[in-house]
Amino acid sequence: MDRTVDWAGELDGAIVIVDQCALPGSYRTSRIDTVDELIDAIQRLAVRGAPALGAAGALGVVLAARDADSASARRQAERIASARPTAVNLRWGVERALAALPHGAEAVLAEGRALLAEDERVNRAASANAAELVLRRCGRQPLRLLTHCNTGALATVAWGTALGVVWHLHAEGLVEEVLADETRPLLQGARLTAWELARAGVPYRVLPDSAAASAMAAGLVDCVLVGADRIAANGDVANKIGTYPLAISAARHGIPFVVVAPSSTVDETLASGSGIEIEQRAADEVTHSGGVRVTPEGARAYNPAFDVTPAELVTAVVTEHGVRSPEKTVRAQL
Ligand SMILES: CSC[C@H]1O[C@H](OP(=O)(O)O)[C@H](O)[C@@H]1O
Repeated sequence: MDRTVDWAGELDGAIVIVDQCALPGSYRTSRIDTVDELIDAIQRLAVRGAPALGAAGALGVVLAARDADSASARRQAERIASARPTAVNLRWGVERALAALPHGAEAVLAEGRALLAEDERVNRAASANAAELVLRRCGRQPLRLLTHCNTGALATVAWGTALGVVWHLHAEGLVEEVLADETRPLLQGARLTAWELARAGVPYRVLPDSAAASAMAAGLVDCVLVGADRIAANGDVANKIGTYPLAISAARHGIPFVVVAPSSTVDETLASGSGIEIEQRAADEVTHSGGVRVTPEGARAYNPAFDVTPAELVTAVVTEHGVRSPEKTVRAQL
């Protein structure tokens, strides 16, 4: 079964994305030629996922640098970097490409292409490191893994982070089942993770986010695997809303809670998670489902896109360099 899918690529300096709003119903690519089109795609989550945002940010600078003077390109680049505040990778990708701007548009394009090329290697390594840790920490095989949101090839340039662990373990026949949180309100798990798992031939079930704790209590979960959007220096983790309660439940049930991310997701400038800006999204993502109103007219909503899991609830943060700060990860000793 085909496992990885390119979220995007670069074609003659334009960006080609798989429109993730259309999945799983249709696999549709769209070409992005302007900064405004890219910002719209990022804010609609047509392109999404921290590492994918890093790549999109870098390629966005390619668009900004074409036919523009340096000052204009920098202003456009800042608009891209500010399109979504929580995932550190977006600004990291923009700044990495901007560093090449003094050397001209071709140099910016080369930097964007280099970032794309690195992404798969880095995420394959991070997820391989995490797979080793999961096998060490979980006494049972084959494994039953619980995931949240989408952290597969769609959320990166290729391969994936937490879902990349599933690809490694499935290839060895070590996955009994994946329980994929649907991940309300935008259903990245039900729509995108399920789509990737089906393509890869991995046995899975989708579950309501609110059923995850009961699945752990019923002994159906050996390990929780999640991605990250920003990891603070002390190991606090910002990730899709609903991650924090998963960590609480995992700690309650003595289940490993493993965060998988490239090192570009670590923000060493931030002492702790209290400083992470949490994106607040539109009420209609909660008051409507599939375009149909599910609340009374005039209902208001609280719709943070992310939450912060304190480091003491995290078994391990694993990057391409290995387990990050094992000495600081309290649960690593559990
Ligand atoms: C490896 S993707 C990291 C992260 O990004 C997702 O957020 P979104 O769908 O809003 O872009 C989710 O938090 C994933 O865990």
